[in-house]
Amino acid sequence: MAHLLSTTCSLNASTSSRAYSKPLNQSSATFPASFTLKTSKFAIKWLTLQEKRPQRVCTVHAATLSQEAQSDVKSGTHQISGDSSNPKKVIVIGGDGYCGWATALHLSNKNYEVAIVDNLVRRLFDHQLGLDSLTPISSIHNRIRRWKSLTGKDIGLYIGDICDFEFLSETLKSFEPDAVVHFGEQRSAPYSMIDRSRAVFTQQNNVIGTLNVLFAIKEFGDECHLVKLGTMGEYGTPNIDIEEGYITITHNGRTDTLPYPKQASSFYHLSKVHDSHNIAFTCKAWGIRATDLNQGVVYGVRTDETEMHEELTNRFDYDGVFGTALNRFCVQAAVGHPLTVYGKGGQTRGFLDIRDTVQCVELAIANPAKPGEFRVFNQFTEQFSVNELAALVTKAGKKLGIDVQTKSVPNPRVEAEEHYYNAKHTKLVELGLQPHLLSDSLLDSLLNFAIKYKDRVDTKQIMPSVSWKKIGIKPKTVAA
Ligand SMILES: O=c1ccn([C@@H]2O[C@H](COP(=O)(O)OP(=O)(O)O[C@H]3O[C@H](CS(=O)(=O)O)[C@@H](O)[C@H](O)[C@H]3O)[C@@H](O)[C@H]2O)c(=O)[nH]1
Repeated sequence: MAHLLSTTCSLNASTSSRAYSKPLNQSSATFPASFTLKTSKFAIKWLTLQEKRPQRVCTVHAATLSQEAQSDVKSGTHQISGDSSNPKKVIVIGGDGYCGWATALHLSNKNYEVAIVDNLVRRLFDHQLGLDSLTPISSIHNRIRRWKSLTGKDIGLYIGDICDFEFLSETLKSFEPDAVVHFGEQRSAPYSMIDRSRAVFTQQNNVIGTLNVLFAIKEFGDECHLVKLGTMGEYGTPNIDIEEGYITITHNGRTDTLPYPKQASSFYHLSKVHDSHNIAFTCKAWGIRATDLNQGVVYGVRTDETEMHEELTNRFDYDGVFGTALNRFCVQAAVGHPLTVYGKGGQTRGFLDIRDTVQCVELAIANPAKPGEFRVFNQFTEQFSVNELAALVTKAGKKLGIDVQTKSVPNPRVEAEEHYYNAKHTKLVELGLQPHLLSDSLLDSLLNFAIKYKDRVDTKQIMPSVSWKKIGIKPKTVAA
């Protein structure tokens, strides 16, 4: 646990107060105690991007485009697809993150009217933990301006914290979405297991944020469809087949269809379980329409939209806190680091390409749940064990002339390392999902992508640094 977290944040009161039009002391989320953020936890709320505007939240408009960007629009240099006959308005909460950014662009490309809601805290975690994306990423403002310049399409931007109900409700009232896609949660299992304050932050941020979304939909958009990112990790690794959300059980001669048992194995995964219960209850009690997308482990980085310009490039995490298995293995292979298989490596999970994440979300929006319905889709396309992934990356490396080694690392997590795993995943296919399976060519291109950026890799961030068993109450800090 040597290298976690500095105690002072670079975003301090003096730099933030100039840019923000409202004092920031009302938010209800509690940031980990060890982060001394004097303004408030999320000092980025109520950001005024341009000339003074009366609204509390702000949208990036064409008026903010650079001359170069304006001329791109006029010359129409980029063609895009999409059906504009029935534009729907969609809010993407967490639209600056890995899955959220790709999804926001994809929906915009498909002629949905999109607004991103984000507090930019994911970027702050990197600053605090001394981490960085493999890929250089532009600010959210430049990302959106570039998108406008390439496609002529606006993406609205609301900077703020959904744990602040006033901010969230103003946003919903102003944008009036037909659907809310909710990626806006702390999504790393290791992050949630660093120390008590990160565990509390993760659950408070995720559970209260989702609860606020549910209340906001009830009050200001009761027709609005909630598309919520859950996780396959809610189910754990039971010794029976995993169904999609529900299981029919006969017990003492009586039969019922019940929520599938949940056995999450980190405070992060548990936060999603708590969300699922809250959503299920509000669908019943208030008639909310919701889809829980129990997503597996995502890999890849490019989508049709992020490829259009380097300023649209997505983030790519490879560190031991935010990096996920296959993406990490590709970066490890690229820099000649042995692949870090935790324990016996029989851990099996559902995986999907990020191009399928965006497709699945679009399918869920295009085919909304009915009022009062709580749908659960298992969102992955293939199952692999960690050992199988390591073997695939080793083979792909060989083709590129790289000698890839694998090293069994003592497992920092508490999880089954050999187990039965068979999870259903038919509902999204029935809606029309056309999966991008993990072919040799995709692995080659992912590996080549990692090689392209390998000079940016900080090899000190590769080994896991968070132990499930050693989590304690003291805030973890990192030496400079
Ligand atoms: O270097 C590594 C990294 C991971 N693993 C193993 O690979 C499996 C998956 O770990 P991961 O870090 O790729 O993914 P996880 O922590 O489960 O979380 C990720 O995948 C989840 C889907 S799922 O795994 O719950 O299906 C999402 O909910 C999370 O937001 C996302 O960060 C685990 O058994 C882990 O022990 C290794 O063996 N070596």
